[in-house]
Amino acid sequence: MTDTTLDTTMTSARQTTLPWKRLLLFSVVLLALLVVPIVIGDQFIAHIFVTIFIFAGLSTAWNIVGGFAGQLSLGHAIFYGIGAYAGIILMNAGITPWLGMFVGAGVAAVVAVAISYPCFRLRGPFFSLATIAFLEVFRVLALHFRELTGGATGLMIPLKIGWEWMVFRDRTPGLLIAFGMLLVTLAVAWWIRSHRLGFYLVATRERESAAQAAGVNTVKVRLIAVAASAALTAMIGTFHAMYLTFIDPSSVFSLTTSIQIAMFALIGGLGTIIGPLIGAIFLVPLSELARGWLGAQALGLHGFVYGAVLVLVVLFMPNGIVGLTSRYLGKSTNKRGVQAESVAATPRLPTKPVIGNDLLVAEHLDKHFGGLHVTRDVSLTLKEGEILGLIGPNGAGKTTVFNMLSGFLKPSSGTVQIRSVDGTMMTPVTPGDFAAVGVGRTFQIVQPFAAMTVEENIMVGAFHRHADVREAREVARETAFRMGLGPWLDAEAQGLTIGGLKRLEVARVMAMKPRILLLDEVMAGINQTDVHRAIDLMLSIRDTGVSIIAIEHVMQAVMSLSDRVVVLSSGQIIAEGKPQDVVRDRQVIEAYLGKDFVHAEA
Ligand SMILES: Nc1ncnc2c1ncn2[C@@H]1O[C@H](COP(=O)(O)OP(=O)(O)OP(=O)(O)O)[C@@H](O)[C@H]1O
Repeated sequence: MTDTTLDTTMTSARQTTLPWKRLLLFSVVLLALLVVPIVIGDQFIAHIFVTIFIFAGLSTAWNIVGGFAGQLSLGHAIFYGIGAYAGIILMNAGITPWLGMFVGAGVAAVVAVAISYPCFRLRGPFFSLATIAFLEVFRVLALHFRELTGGATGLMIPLKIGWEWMVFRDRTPGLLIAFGMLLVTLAVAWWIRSHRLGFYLVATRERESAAQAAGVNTVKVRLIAVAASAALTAMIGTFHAMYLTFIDPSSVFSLTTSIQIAMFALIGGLGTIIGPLIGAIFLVPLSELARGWLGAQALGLHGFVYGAVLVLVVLFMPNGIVGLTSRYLGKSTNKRGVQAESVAATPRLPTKPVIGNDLLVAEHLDKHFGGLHVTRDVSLTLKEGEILGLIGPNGAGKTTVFNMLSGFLKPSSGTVQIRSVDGTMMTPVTPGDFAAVGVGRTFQIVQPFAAMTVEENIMVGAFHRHADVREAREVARETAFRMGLGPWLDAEAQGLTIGGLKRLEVARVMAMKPRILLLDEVMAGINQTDVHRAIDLMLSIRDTGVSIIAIEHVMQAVMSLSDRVVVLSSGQIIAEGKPQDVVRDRQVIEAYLGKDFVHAEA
């Protein structure tokens, strides 16, 4: 067995055994959470456990948007409120809450998509503020539509007891329902995180543009996440209303509830499956006990103690309880300063592919940024089987051209056409359209998904052609070994050196199996030996039928790689041709070295 196969086998073994052990432990903890209150049989203890299950469920649902997708919503009480009102309003109309909860879930999902779509354009605190504003709108609406919601007086559930109405005298059935809802929410969150959607959400959170370049429709995946999260939140909201027996606008559409939901995930471990549950197990009893013990001592003292504990946790456990325990148990896979292996020497095919038809045709590309005219009338073509070098001094407009060739910038005028597999010329618009017709790109400033492992980073690219996780993992591993990243499959991307990160960029895009590869200075910052190997790698990629446009400052690479070179200067093409002709061109020398040098030479 070679070292490489050994390493792959060991990694697979690690990945198949560890989750089962964790799953078993997790199941035991969950079962204990259900059994303990039933065995104790005390009403107050049962109430605390019901509250833990409800808030753990709400926080797990929130975490799909706030943790996986990184959209810190403080408006989740909207969906909780919709579920609560839907349950009671329909119950008053004689409809069981078991049905009402699905109606609430549907309404919440539609509302979530409608309000999130405009809000996703906002970043960081602006997004959170917008969600708070919507929450306030819903509170005011609930106060206004009195006939439906009871206005400020609120709504009381009708006195109907039994499983059909989700209302019980004893706490045990409520405990079972709340536990069941928590299990469903955990299962949905786990399913999302371990499938393509979850990878796409985390990639979108980490680097939206890199995710788009990998063919991810970042708006669509976040809308799916928010709809799922809102539906689950509403369903729990319905049950909670039945449990509390009374709701009013300020108690359900409440910022405090929204903050609490988010807080459990933040304290437990943002973006992890079990973090929100751990946060709720830790904080719900603390809050209830502080209220019980300290509430009578002095007004607001329990709130102060609760707040102080939160501040301490945030200060000393920035990655939550899950992050802290992983650190102490030494489970962190982050290997900082990881020096990736050299790119494996790549066997070349004996024959070079023949240069074929035009594959990419860009015509008259102009780009203005306000008054700045960055590119003027740039027209270029890339043929099948060709490597085209795009060179020019700093600030010439090369990256701007790349952005237009991959949908990241819309040209002020001019067109970009790509020949599809069936031979028709397509005019893609968005980065997703370009990825769909087979254009893959890297970025000059590397854009790794920092919190993901090397393997997961490459899997995001592989998902473009393989929706199945196992297939995508296989493609990612194969690509990683080819790029010399095999030993670091489990390392977090943020631990790689600059050379490793550059390779990771190429590996991610290669896993997409592109037909056209746009490489933006992939050799910058790597050593001489690796430059040779990278040149070989690119030639071998080209030999497999991928056409390449490479922006490069390393002239040795430009000369030995390129079939043709296009030279940009001040946004215009000043020369085009074979590399050896272009480097002798007087205009090109002048653009790089200045008029004085050319005159002195003459
Ligand atoms: N979004 C933007 N807004 C305003 N100006 C921009 C923007 N993007 C690029 N520019 C300007 O356009 C010009 C060309 O930039 P570009 O990055 O395309 O050049 P480049 O040839 O890739 O340079 P380098 O080799 O240094 O990467 C620069 O003057 C840059 O400041």
